[in-house]
Amino acid sequence: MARAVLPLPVLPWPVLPSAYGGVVSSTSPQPLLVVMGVSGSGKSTVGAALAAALDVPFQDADPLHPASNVAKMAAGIALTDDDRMPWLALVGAELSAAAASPGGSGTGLVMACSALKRAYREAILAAAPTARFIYLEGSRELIESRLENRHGHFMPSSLLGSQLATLEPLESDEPGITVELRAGEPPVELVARIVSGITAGDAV
Ligand SMILES: Nc1ncnc2c1ncn2[C@@H]1O[C@H](COP(=O)(O)OP(=O)(O)OP(=O)(O)O)[C@@H](O)[C@H]1O
Ligand SMILES: O=C(O)[C@H](O)[C@@H](O)[C@H](O)[C@H](O)CO
Repeated sequence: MARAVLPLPVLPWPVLPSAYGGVVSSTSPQPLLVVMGVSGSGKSTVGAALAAALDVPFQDADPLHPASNVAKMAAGIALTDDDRMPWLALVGAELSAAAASPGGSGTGLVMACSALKRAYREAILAAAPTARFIYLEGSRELIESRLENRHGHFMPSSLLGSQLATLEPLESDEPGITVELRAGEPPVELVARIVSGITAGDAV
């Protein structure tokens, strides 16, 4: 599988790792990151922890879905491009509003958003050109086991197959990094790897 390698200049803000949990971004612009991957890859869990580590706001893209999309997914029906595009426009608008670029508030943002296809990521980048992707890549077995142990979420594990079929992994010419999920690795350690991957500008 292609692994995306982030060229050093792409994430311009210097991140100074101190004690874990105290990663500080020393200068603007603030990071604008999209944690992406299939359902169950850990976007919400890891995204929230990453945002805390980088001291920027976190937003989950799920509440931006219209009720009709949530109803479809809850019924075990996969979304189509037409279902996702208006939602991706909202995701892009939120990122744009948090960007340091003209018109943005400059707060930075970590957004958890599946962004399964390259065209979806391009739609996000059209709205927020400085956004960068953190792709959580894991085996079907690992993600399936996490979904089966997750309770109280509208997304059924039965949709994992269509999520994987739809997924176009982040490619090397896209802005961001690929992070391999490891069974048994606590989120805090995964976040530390992501921070060091961002700093090193490499796949982790
Ligand atoms: N590193 C980890 N180790 C163990 N469990 C994890 C890890 N990361 C996430 N999980 C668990 O895996 C499940 C899926 O994680 P999460 O809900 O964050 O995924 P998601 O990609 O946001 O899914 P969705 O797109 O369906 O909302 C959750 O039960 C979460 O607690
Ligand atoms: O693109 C999609 O199919 C959706 O974004 C899904 O990924 C869900 O939103 C998510 O899995 C539920 O949390």
